[in-house]
Amino acid sequence: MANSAQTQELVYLVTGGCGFLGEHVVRMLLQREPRLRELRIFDLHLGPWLEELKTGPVQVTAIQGDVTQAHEVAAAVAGAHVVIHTAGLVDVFGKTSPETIHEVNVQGTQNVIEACVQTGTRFLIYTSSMEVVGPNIKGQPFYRGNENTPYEAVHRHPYPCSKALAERLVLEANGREVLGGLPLVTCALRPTGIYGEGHQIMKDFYHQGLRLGGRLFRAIPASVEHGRVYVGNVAWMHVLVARELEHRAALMGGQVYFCYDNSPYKSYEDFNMEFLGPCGLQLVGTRPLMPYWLLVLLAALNTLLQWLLRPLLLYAPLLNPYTLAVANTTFTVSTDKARRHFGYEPLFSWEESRTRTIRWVQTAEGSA
Ligand SMILES: NC(=O)C1=CN([C@@H]2O[C@H](COP(=O)(O)OP(=O)(O)OC[C@H]3O[C@@H](n4cnc5c(N)ncnc54)[C@H](O)[C@@H]3O)[C@@H](O)[C@H]2O)C=CC1
Ligand SMILES: CC(C)CCC[C@@H](C)[C@H]1CC[C@H]2[C@@H]3[C@H](O)CC4=CC(=O)CC[C@]4(C)[C@H]3CC[C@]12C
Repeated sequence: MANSAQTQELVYLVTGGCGFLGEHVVRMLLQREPRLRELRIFDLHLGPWLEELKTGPVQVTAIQGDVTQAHEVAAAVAGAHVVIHTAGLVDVFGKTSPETIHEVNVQGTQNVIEACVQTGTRFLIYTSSMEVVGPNIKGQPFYRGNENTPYEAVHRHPYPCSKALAERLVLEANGREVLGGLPLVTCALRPTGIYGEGHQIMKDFYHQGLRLGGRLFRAIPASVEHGRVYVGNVAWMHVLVARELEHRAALMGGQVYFCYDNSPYKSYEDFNMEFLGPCGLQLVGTRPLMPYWLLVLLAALNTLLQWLLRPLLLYAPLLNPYTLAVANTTFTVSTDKARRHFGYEPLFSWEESRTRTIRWVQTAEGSA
């Protein structure tokens, strides 16, 4: 909790503060930002857990709002020193229309930028994604790349398109004059696939495994590496950036940073088994049980079914051509840019991240 020896003067706003990552950012700020006076949490859906935070030394203000509504965003931003913008529509399954994804992720981000400019907030941190880089539509591997690795970042899917556009808006806004005459300082963090307590897809895989008698069936070759990062370390990186942005504005302003830690490089499924294995699940097969062409066919069939059923119901399975391409393309990062620029070291070791995640899957056992 905040150390009372330091002056508590700062007001932070976290958009999307009730989401999977947002909740970890909120809790991390309360634990590790001693200069915090007020923490505003802005989200479309407020979580009941916010209540327990309101008894601490920091004023916690919950704001139910929509980032697509410029006036709601401006009201929440006014008077904040730092904005951490994590709110977004994370939909790669076709649950929402491309227009809505664009509106929330791109227009919502534009609203946050304009609110900073109009109200005089100087520091903006944007949660971007590895997806702004790749995997691209050609399925080219990105093997242990860094922020400068050349890669043909070409997308068609609405989610990565929206994240790439929003990231560009944030980076281009760096240096804009805000109310009061000082420059806006922005930067973007690009997590790879986040895991940890609250990771809904992990829970879905767990329950699917339970339904299948404790087994999951390998679909992707073990040789395909997929980048993963623990949610606590992603949150920590946001907190550090927010803390350092003022003093290192010239170095950090307008920059992008991959979010990384010491999680091992593995395939998506083998990585999940690090947690699901100790919870009693088994991954069947050392090689994919189905030929890849059949998965491609099933994924295409799912797209067709989604389209046909749309007037009647929402059919949005995990497998579609896009998720298959992402899961089946090597994409891993190896970088130290965050350490060099603002002294980032992962707060949680791989062992601790793993233990915490396993404990969470086990306690989430009953909540199918
Ligand atoms: N989950 C992952 O593996 C990764 C996520 N990201 C990014 O991290 C951010 C957070 O993602 P998650 O926590 O996984 O997603 P999430 O869906 O758990 O959290 C997003 C939050 O944003 C809120 N939100 C959505 N639309 C809103 C609107 N119109 N107005 C206000 N709030 C709204 C939601 O209610 C939710 O609480 C997103 O920007 C996402 O693009 C980036 C890389 C990987
Ligand atoms: C057997 C199937 C083919 C396995 C399907 C797994 C997929 C649902 C997930 C595999 C990779 C995931 C994505 C990846 O971790 C990168 C992401 C970054 C983001 O910014 C948002 C989430 C995601 C797109 C993530 C979504 C689920 C997967 C596609």
